[in-house]
Amino acid sequence: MTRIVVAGPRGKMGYEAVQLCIKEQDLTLVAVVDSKHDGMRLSDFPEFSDVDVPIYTEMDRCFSEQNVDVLVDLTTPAFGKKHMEIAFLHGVRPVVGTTGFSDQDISDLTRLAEEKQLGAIIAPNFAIGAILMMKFSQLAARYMPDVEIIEQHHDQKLDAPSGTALKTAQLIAQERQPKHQGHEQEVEERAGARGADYEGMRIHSVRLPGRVAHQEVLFGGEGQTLSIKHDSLNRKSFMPGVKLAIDQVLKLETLVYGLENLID
Ligand SMILES: NC(=O)C1=CN([C@@H]2O[C@H](COP(=O)(O)OP(=O)(O)OC[C@H]3O[C@@H](n4cnc5c(N)ncnc54)[C@H](O)[C@@H]3O)[C@@H](O)[C@H]2O)C=CC1
Ligand SMILES: O=C(O)C1=N[C@H](C(=O)O)C[C@H](O)C1
Repeated sequence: MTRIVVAGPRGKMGYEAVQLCIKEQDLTLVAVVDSKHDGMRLSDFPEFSDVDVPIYTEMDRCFSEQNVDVLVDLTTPAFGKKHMEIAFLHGVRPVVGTTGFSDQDISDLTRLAEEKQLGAIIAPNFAIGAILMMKFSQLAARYMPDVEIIEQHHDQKLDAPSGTALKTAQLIAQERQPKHQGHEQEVEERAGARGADYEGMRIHSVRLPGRVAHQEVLFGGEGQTLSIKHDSLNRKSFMPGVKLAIDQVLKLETLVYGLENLID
């Protein structure tokens, strides 16, 4: 039985993660960490009426008082790193879907995981289809190095570009040399018109009500184009990946950044 704490249980992803813990027979939810409601029970909220676990607002105290194997963090970019550091201090393995980590954050946390010899997973996207979209894009870039990424999300998202878009760009950059794209004398008549720059690749972020999580990777070559597209239509699409990460993190002694590293 793997003992889980979910941080961010009343959020869109956190809600699904709590349901996952109830559904899976080898997971047990022991507590949740929320931004408020310290001392209440999750079952005090109608949508969780059958989930009787304590709510903590201080992660440190939660881990001092409860026996926990894995932290599932689905909060906000401002807290992801801090929560992982607290988990490491208590010997708890973090599975983190929260986005907004910088390259420096990833290397700091990798060092910490190695010092503690604790497994940890940061997964910018838990959906298997999104992982495949990233892997296919990495392969395509070897042959078609002109590429632009268009990601679309709901308008409550805090970070841009998305964690998935940044991870995709990073994987593609492993396959191609930095390359200026577009005309050399191109002028942006409005700042941002050409999107964010990642080694010459352009990333465009759309934020609209009604969207969930979508990304298209566009490749262009002489007389041809290639589009690789993934859509998450609801947040249940992420949960098999969360379960995979929980199972795998127990076997790791280092930090893995991206679920593509855990599937063949
Ligand atoms: N890796 C993946 O596959 C996915 C990752 N995400 C990421 O997961 C995160 C959460 O996304 P959503 O659920 O859509 O956001 P949301 O805004 O619906 O939920 C975030 C929750 O975190 C809580 N929270 C904020 N600060 C906290 C703190 N210090 N301690 C505990 N809880 C805190 C908020 O009260 C809120 O309930 C975002 O960073 C998002 O980019 C979202 C979808 C998929
Ligand atoms: O905030 C979201 O919703 C999502 N965030 C992740 C990201 O930043 O890539 C994963 C998915 O796209 C949904």
